[in-house]
Amino acid sequence: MQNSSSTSSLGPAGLDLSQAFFKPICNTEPPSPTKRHTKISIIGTGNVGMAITQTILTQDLCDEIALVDAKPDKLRGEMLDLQHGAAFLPRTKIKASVDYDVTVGSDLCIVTAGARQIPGESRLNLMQRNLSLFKCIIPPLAKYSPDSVLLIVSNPVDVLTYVAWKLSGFPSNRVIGSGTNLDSSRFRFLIADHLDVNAQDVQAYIVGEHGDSSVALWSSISVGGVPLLSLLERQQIAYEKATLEKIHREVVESAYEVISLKGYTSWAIGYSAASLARTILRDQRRIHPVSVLAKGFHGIHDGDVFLSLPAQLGRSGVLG
Ligand SMILES: NC(=O)C1=CN([C@@H]2O[C@H](COP(=O)(O)OP(=O)(O)OC[C@H]3O[C@@H](n4cnc5c(N)ncnc54)[C@H](O)[C@@H]3O)[C@@H](O)[C@H]2O)C=CC1
Ligand SMILES: CC(=O)C(=O)O
Repeated sequence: MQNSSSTSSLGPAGLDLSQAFFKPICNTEPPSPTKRHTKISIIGTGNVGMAITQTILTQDLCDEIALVDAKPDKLRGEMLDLQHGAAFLPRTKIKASVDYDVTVGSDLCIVTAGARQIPGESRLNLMQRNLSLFKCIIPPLAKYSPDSVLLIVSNPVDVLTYVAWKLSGFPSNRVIGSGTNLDSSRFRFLIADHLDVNAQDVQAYIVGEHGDSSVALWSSISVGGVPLLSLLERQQIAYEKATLEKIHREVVESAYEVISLKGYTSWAIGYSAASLARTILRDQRRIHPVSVLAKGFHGIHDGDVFLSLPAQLGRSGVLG
């Protein structure tokens, strides 16, 4: 017997379409009316910007992505190439423009624009070139998305995160550098590879500068919850400490090696930045080693600097 609610499912030929294959039969919960539209803007559609965009798209982290670059043809080409994959992707709308109004209302702005190192060149050498670009990039981002979180990736990332903080006028909790999230991932991979375990079971942090003077927190290393150093000390495996130091040197040299081999680094920073986007937009409150304001730092230069420390992140950036 037909009940009243399924009467409207009868097709023109009297077929009961309520039984047809396209009727949703599971997971029928309607979308929550309070679910926010989430938008990420990515500035710079070079190797790094596109690796981040691609990872964000495949991980379904937002409803809309706005791309900005100074080269209109390259920008439109990248946008079209991604849009043509829409049938295989969850749902994200992709827009692109050389004008910053396309970024309006972003929740997260990721800045990857700028010069990159040539083989053997230090990140710090990029400072002057990228500082002048930031003066054109950060003010319009802050204007169009005054409530967003800024995630800086361009190098030298710690100094440019400080610059972005000053140029944006944002509170420091909403200005973050990708910092040593990438170095820590390299560290975890190399330790895992050495011990032949899964990198996800290795907890380890690199802090300080994303670059040549980074610091390995030896005491933070644990594998499957077992603190590695105390285990080595108990077993008096001194040579392992030398191995760990060698691993840290490899971390520092990683970018130089990849750049000398393929010209740039892209995939690992793509995963690294997407992991930060996920934590921030989904308010996951996870702890990442990222470049944050270290107020009143006492070092070679006393004062406010940005450097990487383990920080808890969520919807409002660095959680207090
Ligand atoms: N923090 C980290 O862990 C990492 C940082 N990087 C840094 O990311 C930056 C980008 O590297 P790649 O993508 O390999 O370089 P790339 O040369 O492939 O791309 C840079 C893009 O920036 C665009 N651009 C230049 N000026 C611009 C402006 N005023 N406005 C908008 N777009 C502009 C260029 O047109 C180009 O498409 C470099 O500074 C690099 O050192 C790279 C890897 C890891
Ligand atoms: C280029 C760079 O900063 C990196 O791959 O670590």
